[in-house]
Amino acid sequence: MSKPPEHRSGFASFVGRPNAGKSTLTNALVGSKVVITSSKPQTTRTVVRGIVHRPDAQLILVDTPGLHRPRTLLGERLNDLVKTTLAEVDVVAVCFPANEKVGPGDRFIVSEMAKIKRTTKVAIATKTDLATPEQIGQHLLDIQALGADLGIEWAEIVPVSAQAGDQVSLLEDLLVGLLPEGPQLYPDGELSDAPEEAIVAELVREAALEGVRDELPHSIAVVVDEMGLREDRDEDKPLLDIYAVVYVERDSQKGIMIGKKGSRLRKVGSDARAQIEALLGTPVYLDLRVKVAKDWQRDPRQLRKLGF
Ligand SMILES: Nc1nc2c(ncn2[C@@H]2O[C@H](COP(=O)(O)OP(=O)(O)OP(=O)(O)O)[C@@H](O)[C@H]2O)c(=O)[nH]1
Repeated sequence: MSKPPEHRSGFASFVGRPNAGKSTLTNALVGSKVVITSSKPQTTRTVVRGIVHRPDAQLILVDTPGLHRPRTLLGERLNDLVKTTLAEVDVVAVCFPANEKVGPGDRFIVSEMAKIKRTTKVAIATKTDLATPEQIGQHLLDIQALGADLGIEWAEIVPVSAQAGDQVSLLEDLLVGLLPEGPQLYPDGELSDAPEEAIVAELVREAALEGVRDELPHSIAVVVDEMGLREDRDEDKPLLDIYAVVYVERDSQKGIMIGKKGSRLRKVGSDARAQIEALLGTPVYLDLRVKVAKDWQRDPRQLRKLGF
């Protein structure tokens, strides 16, 4: 009797400084917009998992917030969350954008990685479409040197472009190869085990961040209070009711968020609604309010309320 083909399963996590391309890479691998990307740093706040299903493997991607030097209580919470996550996954992949030099931010992250002994470490040179072959070559050498300097031996160093789709499937094969043998951990077709409400909250947050000044992103949190299909509707005409609150820290920010005669909030609402409808495939009624939760980043009680 022949041995059944081996099946691998496990968890991988992308880390790297803000804007390194972690979310985009997760999306490229998973093939659906479950993780939120934005051109502004540090928008990835919740741990959202995307799942790559293959006949021979199941790769579960745990997306973590950018590891950074904490300045607030929220920062510390995030770093704790990141470290706990990283000690539990099978593979950590550190992303180094190829269009930027390896710098102090990368050094900090790699030195933190070096403390997590058990986990296999992979280095990824991201955004290779933005660099010349010479720059990429030098970048790979710099990554190698940084690892050697801080006592990390990279299991692989892989250049990819999530945007151009270059080397994404090679990366997938390499990550799968580093997973332990194991059974399928999630049912087929499940893209993410993040509750839909968390994904919806992230989509609203993404819309709310669009075009606001730099200091605001850290001060926005979104909570979905209620979400459910409206009753008494024909089965072929469903409507999903969503009641969500955008929390800001100060009255002045509330004003910015709402805009002149509510114009900005209306735009945020319609942008978010379009995204949610595209993702869930159901028409949506979105009720959006803005509330002030004073200094929520520094207040443990508020942080708990907002799900951190
Ligand atoms: N040209 C190019 N741009 C990319 C690529 N990957 C990501 N980007 C862009 O880089 C920016 C940041 O990408 P994200 O995927 O949000 O980065 P992130 O590391 O998840 O960022 P944080 O959530 O802030 O930690 C976005 O504007 C992306 O469109 C790539 O392969 N090529």
